[in-house]
Amino acid sequence: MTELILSLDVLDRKQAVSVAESCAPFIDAIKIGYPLVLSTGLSIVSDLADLALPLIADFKVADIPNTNRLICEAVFSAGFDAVIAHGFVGADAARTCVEVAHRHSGAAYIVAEMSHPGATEFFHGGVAERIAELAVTCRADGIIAPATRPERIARLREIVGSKAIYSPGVGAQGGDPDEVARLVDGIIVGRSIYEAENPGAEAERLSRIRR
Ligand SMILES: O=C1C[C@H](C(=O)O)N([C@@H]2O[C@H](COP(=O)(O)O)[C@@H](O)[C@H]2O)C(=O)N1
Repeated sequence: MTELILSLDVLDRKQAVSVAESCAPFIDAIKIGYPLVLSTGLSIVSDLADLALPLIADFKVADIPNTNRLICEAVFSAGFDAVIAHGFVGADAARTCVEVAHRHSGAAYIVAEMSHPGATEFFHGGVAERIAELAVTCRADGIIAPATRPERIARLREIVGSKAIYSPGVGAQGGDPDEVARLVDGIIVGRSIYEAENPGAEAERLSRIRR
């Protein structure tokens, strides 16, 4: 079953809780990034705890190993279940995120290729493939790959095999959920849900798109 991950990129605590509560029956996890955390602080984790949904810290961790370690320790101590880190920083730094995640019985996902137009400037030409290979050697739990480029997902799947592929870029960025859902383990959806007139209804509609 293709998971549906809500990307809760709102700036208001009450709105975040309201959207999350309305979507909860239809989603498999919530991804929380800098927009919400910088607005509410890490206490948003406690605000969402009653939903009993996995919380993914999308902090694009991309520093030296020791700093990555400190960030990931704070992430899992705050109650997150998973972290998203960059792989372009090299195996030592990426592996640190994986090791901390696994020490906390959590997961670490490595960004192999991004979904926005500018990503082609640096993630193509074999770079994303190298990052996907790095994710495998670092024992990451999966990768992030662009819903805006299904052909790239297929190529990265050849490298990561059965590891999870979670894919952002559906809806607002132009990715087609029907096309992508059969290629990946989960689609990550933000604006199409939280900007909808009825976020819960949109989440329910998207949840019916399962491979
Ligand atoms: O390549 C990537 C990496 C990154 C991620 O998921 O790691 N995201 C995030 O996924 C969400 C898509 O939101 P919306 O476009 O549905 O509103 C946002 O939180 C983005 O920051 C991407 O969009 N593309």
